[in-house]
Amino acid sequence: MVSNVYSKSYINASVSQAAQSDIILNTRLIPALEASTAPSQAPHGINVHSLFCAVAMDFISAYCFGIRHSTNFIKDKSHREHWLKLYTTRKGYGFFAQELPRLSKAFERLGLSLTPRWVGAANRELEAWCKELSDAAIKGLGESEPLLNSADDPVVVRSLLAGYEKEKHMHGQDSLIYSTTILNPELSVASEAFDHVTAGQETTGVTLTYLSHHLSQSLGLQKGLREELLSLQPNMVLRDGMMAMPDSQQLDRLPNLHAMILETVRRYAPAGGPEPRVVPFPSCHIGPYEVPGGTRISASAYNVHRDEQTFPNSEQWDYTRWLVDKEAAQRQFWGFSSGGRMCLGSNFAMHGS
Ligand code: HEM
Repeated sequence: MVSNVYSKSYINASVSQAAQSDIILNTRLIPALEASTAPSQAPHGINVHSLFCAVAMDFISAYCFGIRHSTNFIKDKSHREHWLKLYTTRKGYGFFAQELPRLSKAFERLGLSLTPRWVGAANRELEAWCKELSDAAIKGLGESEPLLNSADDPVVVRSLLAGYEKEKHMHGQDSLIYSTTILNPELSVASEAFDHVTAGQETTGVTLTYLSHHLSQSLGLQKGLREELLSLQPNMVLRDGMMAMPDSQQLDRLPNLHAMILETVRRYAPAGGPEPRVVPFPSCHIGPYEVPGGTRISASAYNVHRDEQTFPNSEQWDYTRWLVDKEAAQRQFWGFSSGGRMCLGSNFAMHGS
């Protein structure tokens, strides 16, 4: 229903996405990076992991809700840190809700919880936060005033609502999503958007952190990447502290930049698995094995990316492996998974990175 707005062609052509990037990069990230070089920052520098998670969240939430109703985690550090704390509190406690949902619900009905109470409290606070942003975006769309700025367009929310309307019109009460989504559009939009912001912020933040670590270790890498970026028209040189937004299609074609991001996702696999799937009936073949239908199987991108035959010296971060003879590597690259459950935001992640 929403995959269209995450396609590469849509993102590259989106005026709203370009306007949002302009605001986020020019009025938030560049000033934050410049401020980090001030003598008062020495010797601590900045926590780039936290900053890059903020960058990812600002980009994704702006695309979902429009810039007006999105986060400003780059600047609002205390809100960002509070959010990240809630997010990390839940880590390691997903087992019961994900693997034994019925048992978890049964315990809930008895007033008991299989996970610590603070995990539930963090989930409720994060969900309420996302519902608030989502409701504000929906309300804004309902107002008759034209958008002040294309950056205010809540691209994902608008697309979801249009999809629900289309489904209602086509199938009415016979729709499979009638009793859930169509009767509760606001809650459904918030729930879907919650998936996007939580799935995208840490994965993208981790990728940018490792990538900047490798760049920080090598002046040669920085020089090569800089030369490539300077070949863009318009290029990304700062003029009076601002840069012109590069052409998305040209950016997409830069070989070194592309290779460095792919290699970072390969080497560190920010969503490393396991990625469970259920074998369809009656059975399927995986390599030499026939696996019966209904069996739950899983694989991990982290391990798939360590196949020495396809990725020699797999522990080594070497972006040049994506510049030559890359066909086998591309076939085995699984950083965004594959099939029906593959990453919805893979193009957005590549573009944002
Ligand atoms: C470098 C960054 C990213 C990486 C490595 C990554 C990786 C992945 C992987 C491996 C999955 C599949 C999980 C599974 O099969 O169980 C996934 C799912 C997903 N990703 Fe990403 N992701 C990234 C960024 C993003 C961004 C920026 C967004 C949103 C804008 C996003 C939205 C989603 C969603 C909604 C799903 C769930 C899809 C579904 O289950 O139908 N991801 N991601």
